Amino acid sequence: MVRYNALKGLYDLEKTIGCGGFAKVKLATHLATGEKVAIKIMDKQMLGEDLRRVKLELEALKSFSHENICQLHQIIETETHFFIIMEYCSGGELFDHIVEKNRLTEGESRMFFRQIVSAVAYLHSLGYAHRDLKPENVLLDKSQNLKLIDFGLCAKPQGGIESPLYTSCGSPTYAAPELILGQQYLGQEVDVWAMGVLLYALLAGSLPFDDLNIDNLYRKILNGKYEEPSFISKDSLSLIRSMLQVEPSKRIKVTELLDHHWITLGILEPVQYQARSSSMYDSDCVQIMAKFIDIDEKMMWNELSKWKFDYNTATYFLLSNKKKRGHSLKLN
Ligand SMILES: CN(C)C[C@H]1CC[C@H](N2C(=O)N(C)Cc3cnc4ccc(-c5cc(Cl)c(O)c(Cl)c5)nc4c32)CC1
Repeated sequence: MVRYNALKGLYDLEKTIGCGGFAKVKLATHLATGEKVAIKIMDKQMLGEDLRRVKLELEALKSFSHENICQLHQIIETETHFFIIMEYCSGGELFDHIVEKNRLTEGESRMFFRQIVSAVAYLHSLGYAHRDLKPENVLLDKSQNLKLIDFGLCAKPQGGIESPLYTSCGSPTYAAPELILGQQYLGQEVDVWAMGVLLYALLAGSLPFDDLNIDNLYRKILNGKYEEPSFISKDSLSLIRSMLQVEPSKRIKVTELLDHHWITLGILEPVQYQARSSSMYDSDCVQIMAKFIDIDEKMMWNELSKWKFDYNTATYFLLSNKKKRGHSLKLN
């Protein structure tokens, strides 16, 4: 097991839980609380021009605070490595969950899809587009809450979310027609298309556009025709159709999804997408942390409210998670 000095005394590294391109993601334990975290480790030498993408993702992650977006806890940068410490999602990938159950019922799909709409609406409200939405980038935590991950491709166009983007990116299977054609496109319209593919995958247990031959796959996407299985309800099919519109301007807007009748069926509540109240002050956690290093609570909160994403930030997040789960609050 490679030992990293930067993590000594702070985190205990455990097994590798995945590899993504230029990064390795490992399970680890945050020593002060004993809570599990995921640490994305990147070797700077191997990054090359991807360094820009990493900086992008870090800036994005630092500004996100939402129930359905994987929470950043701490960033450690050394001469040779980046360590990105994040919330551990023990429920694995949504993709595996769908495969395991073959396909989900309309009710289950609605509960998951509402969380995706909430996360994407939140991203767009901050001027970001994800641009690589796919089941592999949607994880589950232990209580089946969805967590969006992998913001390496997310964009915050200078001119705001309405200004066109050019770089074609993301996986072809979920890529919108305008992306494939290399045309100018709006990040939020591309995200809506990918959400349509995601909703189809939840309800059908298969992909609307799939082909081993990339040219056939492109033709199918540009054609915008896909199979409508008989077991999917008319309501569901019409929502999917409104998202999988080849012409971007004809596609439903994320804001129209928030209170769409399929989304609110049986729930009657529109989707809320505001930032979570975690930036609220949790005095129990602050008191425990202050006592632990023998400073007063005000000093501690003064320090924490700078959101430095240092070990204190991680401890505060993990302690408040522990409290939310009703566990005893103590620091080691
Ligand atoms: C295929 N990808 C390019 C990488 C893959 C690496 C493992 C990861 N994972 C898994 O695949 N489990 C099955 C376990 C797991 C548990 N918790 C996680 C918490 C965070 C992340 C995460 C990973 C990356 Cl690359 C990020 O950018 C962010 Cl913001 C977050 N991945 C986690 C993760 C999923 C993605």
